[in-house]
Amino acid sequence: MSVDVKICGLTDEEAMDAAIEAGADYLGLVFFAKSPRFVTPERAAELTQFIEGIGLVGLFVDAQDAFLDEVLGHVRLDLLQFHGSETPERLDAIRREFAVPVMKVIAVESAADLAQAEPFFDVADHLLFDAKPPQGAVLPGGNAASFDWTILAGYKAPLPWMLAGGLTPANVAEAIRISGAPAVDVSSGVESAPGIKDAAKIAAFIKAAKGS
Ligand SMILES: O=C(O)c1ccccc1NCC(=O)[C@H](O)[C@H](O)COP(=O)(O)O
Repeated sequence: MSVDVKICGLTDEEAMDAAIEAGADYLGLVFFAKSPRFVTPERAAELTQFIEGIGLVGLFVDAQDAFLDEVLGHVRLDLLQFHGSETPERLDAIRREFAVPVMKVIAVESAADLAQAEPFFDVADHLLFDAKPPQGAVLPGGNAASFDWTILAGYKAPLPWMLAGGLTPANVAEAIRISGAPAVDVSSGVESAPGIKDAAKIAAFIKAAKGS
């Protein structure tokens, strides 16, 4: 079965086109002001105006309702990704209020961290397992940090899940083989510099992931 691919942190039309042309299943936009990949709601509206038939994912970190409302007033999002310290109660409230599917990010360092996912089984539509941010990191994700993929081998969840963290065109096939991930997410590994996506790396990543 083909693995789904999300390309996250897109900031320009060229990279959006490259991801679509290469067969991405999801395009991710970062709505976190401290990120080098941040896009304003207005810019997100421009970037997505002609996009159809591909999942648009908005990434948020402990966002307030007013900001979610502002973003959703500008851009149609198919999935809201939460990369902060959102509780299951908060996710449930967001899903009810905005009626858009939600994905909770679980930060993983050891096998014990998988238990953090369980309280979200009933309130999230997707899970994303990402590496814990390195000490002193400014961002809670998008750090090119990976974790031991064997932790996820044989993992069963009652909802769809993705693997992220330090994936690259060179390691994604191995990461899928070891973890059994049905979907993968990448940002840094397809960039030439933070926030600058590289079309050739995007194509190579998607080819490697889908050919695995
Ligand atoms: O990308 C960011 O700048 C970012 C900021 C705040 C929270 C999360 C962020 N990125 C998350 C991702 O792009 C992915 O979901 C994932 O962490 C993979 O990142 P990477 O290791 O860079 O491939």
